[in-house]
Amino acid sequence: MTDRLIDPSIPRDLHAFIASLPKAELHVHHVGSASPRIVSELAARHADSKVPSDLEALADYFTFTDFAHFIEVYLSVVDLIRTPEDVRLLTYEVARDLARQQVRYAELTITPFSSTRRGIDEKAFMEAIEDARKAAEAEFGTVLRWCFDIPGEAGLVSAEETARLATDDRLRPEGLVSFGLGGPEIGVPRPQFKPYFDRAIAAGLRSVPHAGETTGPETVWDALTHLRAERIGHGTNSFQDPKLLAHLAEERIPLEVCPTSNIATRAVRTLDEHPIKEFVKAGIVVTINSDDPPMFGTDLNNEYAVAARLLDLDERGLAELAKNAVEASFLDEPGKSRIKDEIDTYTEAWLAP
Ligand SMILES: Nc1ncnc2c1ncn2[C@@H]1O[C@H](CCC(=O)c2cccc(C(=O)O)c2)[C@@H](O)[C@H]1O
Ligand SMILES: [Zn+2]
Repeated sequence: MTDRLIDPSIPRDLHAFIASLPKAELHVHHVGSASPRIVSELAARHADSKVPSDLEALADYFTFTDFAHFIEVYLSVVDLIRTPEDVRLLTYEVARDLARQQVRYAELTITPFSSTRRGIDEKAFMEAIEDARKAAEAEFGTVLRWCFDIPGEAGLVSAEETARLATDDRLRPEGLVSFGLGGPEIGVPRPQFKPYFDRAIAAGLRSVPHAGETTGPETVWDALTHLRAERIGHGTNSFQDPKLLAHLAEERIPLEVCPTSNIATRAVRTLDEHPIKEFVKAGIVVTINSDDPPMFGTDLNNEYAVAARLLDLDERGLAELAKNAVEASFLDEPGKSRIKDEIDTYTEAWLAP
């Protein structure tokens, strides 16, 4: 973690505890994880792009006026990924960054439609991500799994294409575990995606749409009812509906909370106004995630530090939060037990006199 990310209001040794705490990351986007170094390398390679290659200019470029502006900038980075080798490099480097933060397991959200429609061959795309996944697991010990998401605003063509890529046995990558829906929510009603989620679920994939990030609790209800969501991406505005909070708690539907993202995209005004406390109070399973870390000037460790401050957590509280993510993941039971045991052993050793 860089000093820029050290929150002075929480003790330094808690930062150190977080940095070495074994973790799982459930909500992080593939392209949105491209580090400034990778973005600037790709921008320099593709000189026709409007993305700056200078690191300082990049920080400015990643300052967003609202969610629509964020998506516009995001798509300009998508435009930099043009070959299967770009895809492989990005995936492998993202795994390296996760491993450095002691992330043992990550479900990476990938939008294959954005790459195939830009002309990357679909088979070569799948091979690139799988090749990087296997290399990363062997070299860094970080296990990666994929969530393929529909970029909702790109319409039902993108839904059809994403469902096809996720369910065709000749293409579907081994690491694929779930099916999602991302992008803007305003003007993109969730129920229209039901047939595509039905197909994905029938093919054994788990349902993890974004909902309630930029629209209200009714979008979260839609995601639950029509898309049979098993976890909710963000779910931020659920706090406006006490019945929804009770339902999420009772059904043990985890929320993938990404605090800094919500500030960067202006979905929430300030961290102190973030509803994470309400979620915990309501008994909801809260998981902490980073979404598009370099674009939001954060990383998963910093998100845990933010959570420690907002929820007033000590080491044991942070360990419980880390175990929530493992439990809410789509890892098999032996895999979950292994990481949870590692978290417990690490925490007890840290706290031993
Ligand atoms: N916080 C977030 N909340 C929601 N989504 C987020 C977030 N962060 C990253 N995303 C990603 O942004 C993509 C959006 C892509 C999109 O809208 C679009 C529209 C039209 C054409 C094309 C194209 O490729 O041609 C793409 C989503 O699929 C998702 O994976
Ligand atoms: Zn997201």
